[in-house]
Amino acid sequence: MIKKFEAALAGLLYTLRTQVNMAIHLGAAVAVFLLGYYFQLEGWEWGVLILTVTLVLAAETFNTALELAVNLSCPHYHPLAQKAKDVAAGAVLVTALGAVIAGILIFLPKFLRAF
Ligand SMILES: Nc1ncnc2c1ncn2[C@@H]1O[C@H](COP(=O)(O)OP(=O)(O)OP(=O)(O)O)[C@@H](O)[C@H]1O
Repeated sequence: MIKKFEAALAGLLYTLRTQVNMAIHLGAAVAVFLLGYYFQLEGWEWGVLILTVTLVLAAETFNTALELAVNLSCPHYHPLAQKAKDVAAGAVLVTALGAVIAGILIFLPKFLRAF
């Protein structure tokens, strides 16, 4: 059980070390959480933010796994390999757009009231 947890952690650390996008997502998440602390968000607003951030990070991690699997099975150029990677990247984009929309819906009214 502990071995499986260590393997999962190693996979996560690999993603953090190798994927620039993961660092960008994490940076954005920290900024959003600090903003949430500043505006003293309500419980449900924290819930929405944490869910959307988790979705983006999980999607990026799946995307990394898929890239590795495609590189392993098809190290040369192939239109299907391209499609597979592009579709996985599209999934990350969908979650990131959802997170941006959720962030706007939560923070925009607070910004308008504050400034
Ligand atoms: N084997 C391949 N055959 C055809 N096109 C590929 C192949 N590998 C990658 N591509 C194309 O190049 C793009 C970038 O691929 P790459 O593997 O560098 O992904 P990436 O999202 O930039 O990942 P990383 O952040 O790890 O560099 C893919 O989205 C795909 O369109």
